[in-house]
Amino acid sequence: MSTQTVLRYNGSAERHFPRQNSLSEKSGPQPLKNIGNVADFTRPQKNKYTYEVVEGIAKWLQERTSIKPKIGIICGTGLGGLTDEITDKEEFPYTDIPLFPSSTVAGHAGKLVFGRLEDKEVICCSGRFHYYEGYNNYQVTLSIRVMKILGVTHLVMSNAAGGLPSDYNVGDIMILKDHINFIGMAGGSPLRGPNDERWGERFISTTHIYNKEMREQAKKAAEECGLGPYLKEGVYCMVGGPNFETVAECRMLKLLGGDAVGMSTVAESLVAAHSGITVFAFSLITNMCCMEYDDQSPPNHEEHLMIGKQRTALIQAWVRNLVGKIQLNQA
Ligand SMILES: O=P(O)(O)O[C@@H]1C[C@H](O)[C@@H](CO)O1
Ligand SMILES: Nc1nc2[nH]cnc2c(=O)[nH]1
Repeated sequence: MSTQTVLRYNGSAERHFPRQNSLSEKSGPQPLKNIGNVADFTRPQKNKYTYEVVEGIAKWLQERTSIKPKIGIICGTGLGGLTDEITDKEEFPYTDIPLFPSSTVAGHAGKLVFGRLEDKEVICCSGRFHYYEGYNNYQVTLSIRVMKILGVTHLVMSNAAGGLPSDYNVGDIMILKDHINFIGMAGGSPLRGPNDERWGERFISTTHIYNKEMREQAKKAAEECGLGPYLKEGVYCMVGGPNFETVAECRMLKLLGGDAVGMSTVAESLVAAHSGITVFAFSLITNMCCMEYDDQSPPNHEEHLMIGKQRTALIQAWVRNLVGKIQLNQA
């Protein structure tokens, strides 16, 4: 008989999140009559995925691959081709992985790839999940927590973004030095809800969320790969999307200190940092934001995919070089 993990969601929230106070208890909140079996509104919302559920997904994967990744990579627009460079590949379409969301965005392949890059064991998300697709932040960041349980210590992420300062050009690469999390600041943090200490502590500092050592290694790698002239470092603004920004919004983001604006990455960074993963992220500047009303080149997704394709070889060489430089702790 197979010993492989069978992981199914039985549809019952009670199973994963047992109630502490039954509605039928005499003391405490009294039930409303005739409204059926509803959620317990007296308790805060719990994480959609418990630690045990994430462990189950990780175990399901571990039973099917011999790779033990220490480095996680999330391919946004422009980095999808990196999976071609991975050797000893074992691939899992998201649709095959229990409880995994599926990719709905053009240019996001929708598979987990295990293998070797620069002789290091890696796990690569070819395609990510975005808030604007309708996923909540727990779904958006599920892959990060799976990576954590699989043993990942370093994360490399990419995204497509619109450039805000006038000295940025389409095709530039911006290393994230910091971010402004518009969804998070308005209450939509992926760390919202009861905190399971097995992931990390309740209140985390984000002062150094994007690791300085990795940023320096990336700059060195960029010089070695010929990417130096296109390299910038700046502040990424995370907005909900899927619409691109109005002129007034672009002006506001620039005024607030933003250098690029996009629709991803920050939730993943926060969840990774929460659990002690070292984070590095960069943006491919696929368009310049429209700062004037007579601007005749508004952003569009097809153009972003095209810019991604044009830069793909250079970015892949750079990320490979960076992965080669990462110093892994020998556990
Ligand atoms: O996953 P990323 O951040 O690269 O995707 C960005 C945001 C939208 O999905 C799309 C806009 O063109 O690219
Ligand atoms: N929000 C946002 N996301 C992007 N992704 C690529 N370009 C852009 C942009 O201009 N704005």
